[in-house]
Amino acid sequence: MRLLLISNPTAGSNRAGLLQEVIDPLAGMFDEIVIRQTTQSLDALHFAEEATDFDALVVIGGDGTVFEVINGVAKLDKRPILGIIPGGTCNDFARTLGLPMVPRLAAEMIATQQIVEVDLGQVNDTYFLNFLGLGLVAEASIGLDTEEKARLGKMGYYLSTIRSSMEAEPFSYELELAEGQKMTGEAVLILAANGESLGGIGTNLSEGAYNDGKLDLVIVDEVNLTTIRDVILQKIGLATEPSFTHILTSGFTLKTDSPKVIDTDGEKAMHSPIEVSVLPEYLKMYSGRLDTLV
Ligand SMILES: Nc1ncnc2c1ncn2[C@@H]1O[C@H](COP(=O)(O)OP(=O)(O)OP(=O)(O)O)[C@@H](O)[C@H]1O
Repeated sequence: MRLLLISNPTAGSNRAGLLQEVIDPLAGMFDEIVIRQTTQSLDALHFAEEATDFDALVVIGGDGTVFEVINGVAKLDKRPILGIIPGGTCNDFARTLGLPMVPRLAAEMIATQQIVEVDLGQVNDTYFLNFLGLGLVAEASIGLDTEEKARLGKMGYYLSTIRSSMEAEPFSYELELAEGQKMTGEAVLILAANGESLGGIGTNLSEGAYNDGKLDLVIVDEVNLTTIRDVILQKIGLATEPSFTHILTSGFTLKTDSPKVIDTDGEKAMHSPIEVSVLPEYLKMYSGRLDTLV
């Protein structure tokens, strides 16, 4: 078995010595390990595009590096099995996969070779693993400067979300689901989630969301105390009829009154209108979830 290890040395919690710590557990499982360190943005994307001769690809980095890797790998006919060693601030998809947040322990888990099939989201010609969002989500991370992110970590996202919530401007949308339903209205946030964690916290959307062939589409028309109460009640399993709309869908087209920034896994490179679909069980990934252990 050949392993390509891609490491972003500038990601949040990456540090000297970490590479050696994670290689030790992986060395027992693979005959050959090739290490490639990123030196700039998009290196991970290009390394992943060239990974066709590898059986596995493990990425050490945060959600931004993982996003580049899945966009590189998605276009390959023969895709390596993917593993994530959490090296960022939120590490959302590593959480969905039940991987330990301690890099050495995540490497040990990957070395047990527990594999799950994972859906991949596609929007226009870009892929996303965790979520796609517009409105509040995109604005929350735009409102966060690098210094705040470094200093406050996850807390920075929450502060920024609160800041943006208070200024949330509703926008008009037209949605057409793959299942045929059409919806129009005003929203402050539209989110399509594949993973089960957002900004480092569990969303409590449908169980097994990452391989059900569907996205959890959430539409929030306004942020008020009722919405916040319902999010909390949902989280502790008490909400029945939340004040936001939650639909399972295998894809949709979305138009807005004016072009809105689209956030894919934390990266903002496109605007609405968009066409979104799900590639069911498209990627094989190393998992640490108890429900997938044999
Ligand atoms: N050597 C490098 N120098 C500067 N930037 C890099 C380098 N390698 C990768 N990058 C860029 O750094 C960005 C941020 O990396 P990443 O998201 O992995 O870490 P993070 O920001 O700490 O984590 P998170 O996204 O979970 O907050 C990536 O989008 C990538 O393009």
